[in-house]
Amino acid sequence: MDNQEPKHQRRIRYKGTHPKAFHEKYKELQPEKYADAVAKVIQKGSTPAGMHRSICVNEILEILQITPGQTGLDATLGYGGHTLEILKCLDSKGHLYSLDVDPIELPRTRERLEHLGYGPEILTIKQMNFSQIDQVALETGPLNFILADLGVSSMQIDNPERGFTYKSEGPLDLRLNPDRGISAAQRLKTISQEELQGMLLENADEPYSAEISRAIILEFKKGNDIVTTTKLQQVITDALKFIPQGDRNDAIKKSCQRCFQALRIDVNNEFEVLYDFLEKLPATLASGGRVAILTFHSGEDRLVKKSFKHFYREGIYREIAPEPIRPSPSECNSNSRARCAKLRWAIKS
Ligand SMILES: C[S@@+](CC[C@H](N)C(=O)[O-])C[C@H]1O[C@@H](n2cnc3c(N)ncnc32)[C@H](O)[C@@H]1O
Repeated sequence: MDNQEPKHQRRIRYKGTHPKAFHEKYKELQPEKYADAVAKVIQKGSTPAGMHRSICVNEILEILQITPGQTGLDATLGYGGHTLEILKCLDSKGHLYSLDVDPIELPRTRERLEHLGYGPEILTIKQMNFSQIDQVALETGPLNFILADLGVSSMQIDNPERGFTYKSEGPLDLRLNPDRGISAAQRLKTISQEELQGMLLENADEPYSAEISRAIILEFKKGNDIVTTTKLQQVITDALKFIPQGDRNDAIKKSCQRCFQALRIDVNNEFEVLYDFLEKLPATLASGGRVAILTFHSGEDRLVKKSFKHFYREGIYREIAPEPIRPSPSECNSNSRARCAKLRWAIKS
């Protein structure tokens, strides 16, 4: 008889059906491999993880009236959706320059576009802030068209490591370029209650700016840090406990969205860079050149509207959008991120 105990076998580590890491989580992150999964997600009105669905594509192309041989700029490359449509209009003639500040997504988009056959002979991609459009224009010469699709891409929002959303645990960063400036967590550490309240009001019209800024500063006074997205969400949730129960959850969700937006605008100096861009725009456009700008909140839209009106009155723009164009109801239904978009345009004299 063999008395020997069976040799202990090490259990094979089982990953489980619920992958933990973002990159393991969604089939959509490999769109080539899981085309059906991607199509299903889009059909449900959502954006597949790791992708961005471009907004108002037809409306933008109608405004820009791109013809082969022209030179233009996509100031916000993102996933490259608009860039790709513009390249199709150029039909291998002319040149497109595309910018983005994001050092993480930009190489991925460049590779994707190169795979589709758009290399440096037709497309120049630069990691640059669009506030430096005057420097880009030194290389491009007068531009026939310019597009800016402001804000963040779905890939940036969906990646918890970037900290753009309270919906998933991650570092409270919110920088479009994490190599520059300070994170939202560092910013909160040094800000006064008064300044924070002003930031929440100015950048996001937050109705509970007083309560939330008081709660955040109190948290630091207690010796606690706020370095993750979920910790900030918790502080906001606790600060709004006084709201009657029936309305509370919805109010908390909206305040979280607005507070994250306010912080993002602040750490990326979004109003300042947009102002610089708008000021430098006319000088970079050729005569008859067209610009289209897609905004996602009232603060951005106000700046664009004011600048277009100002240069129109000065005779620098010969025509501007009388009213902002909104995405069609069917686009809003199929892509919830389109709902708050406003599109304005101008044509240089
Ligand atoms: C809404 S996404 C653009 C999506 C793109 N139009 C598409 O179709 O895929 C906005 C992009 O602009 C970039 N961005 C935001 N502010 C910028 C700035 N000041 N300079 C350059 N890029 C900026 C963001 O990093 C993000 O990738």
